[in-house]
Amino acid sequence: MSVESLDIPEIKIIRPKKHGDERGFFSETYSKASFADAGIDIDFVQDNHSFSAETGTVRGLHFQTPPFAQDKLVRVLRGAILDVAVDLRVGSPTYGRHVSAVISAATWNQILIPIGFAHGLVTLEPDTEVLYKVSNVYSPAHDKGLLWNDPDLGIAWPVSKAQAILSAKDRVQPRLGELPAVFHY
Ligand SMILES: Cc1cn([C@H]2C[C@H](O)[C@@H](COP(=O)(O)OP(=O)(O)O[C@H]3O[C@@H](C)C(=O)[C@@H](O)[C@H]3O)O2)c(=O)[nH]c1=O
Repeated sequence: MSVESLDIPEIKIIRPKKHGDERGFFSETYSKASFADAGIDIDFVQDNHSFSAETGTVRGLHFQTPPFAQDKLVRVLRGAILDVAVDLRVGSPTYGRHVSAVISAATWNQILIPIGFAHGLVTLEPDTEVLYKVSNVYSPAHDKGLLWNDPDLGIAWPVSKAQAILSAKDRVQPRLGELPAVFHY
C-alpha cells in the first residue's frame, strides 16, 4: 500500500495493492500491521456502511466529541464521492481549513481522517456505497455536526444548496463560529 499526505498533512490518502487476475481481484483493504508500519496505529472498533441512491447526496459534516471522538478510514465499494475533512483543532495552523479528495471504487483509494476533524462527503455517482472504519463506538449524545455549506469554510461542493440531498439534521447544523472548542492542537 502507499500513503500520501494531503495539504493538511494529518489527512492521508491510502492506496492498498489490488492484485488482479482472470477471476477479478484481491486486495488487503485494511491490515493493522501494514498500517502500523506506515506509522498509522489506530484501533478501529466499528465498520459503517452507507448507501446513497442519488448523485448529490451530502452526508455531514460530522464528528463525535470526546470521549467518543473517532478516527475514520473511508473507502468506496461502488461509485464515487468527494470526501471532505475540516480541521476543528483550536490552535492548529490549519484550523477551519479543509481538504477534499475524490474517493472511488475505480481508484481503490481510501482517506484517513483523524480525531479533531469534521467529516463529510457528497456522492458523485448514483448507487454509491461507502464503507468506513471508526476508532470509537457510536454515541448519539456525542454525535455533532457542522453546517456543510457554512460560507466560512469555503468548501467547493459540486452541488448547489437546491440540488443537495441532505438529512433533516444536516440542513440545520451550526456554523464553525458557533461550535464550542472541543478539540485542541
Ligand atoms: C453514525 C451512526 C448512525 N447510526 C444510526 C443513527 C440514524 O438512525 C441512522 C443514520 O445516521 P446518520 O444520519 O447520522 O448517518 P450519516 O449522515 O451517514 O452519518 C455519517 O456521516 C458521515 C459523514 C460520517 O462521518 C459518519 O461518522 C456518520 O456521522 O443510523 C448508528 O446506528 N450508528 C452509527 O454509528
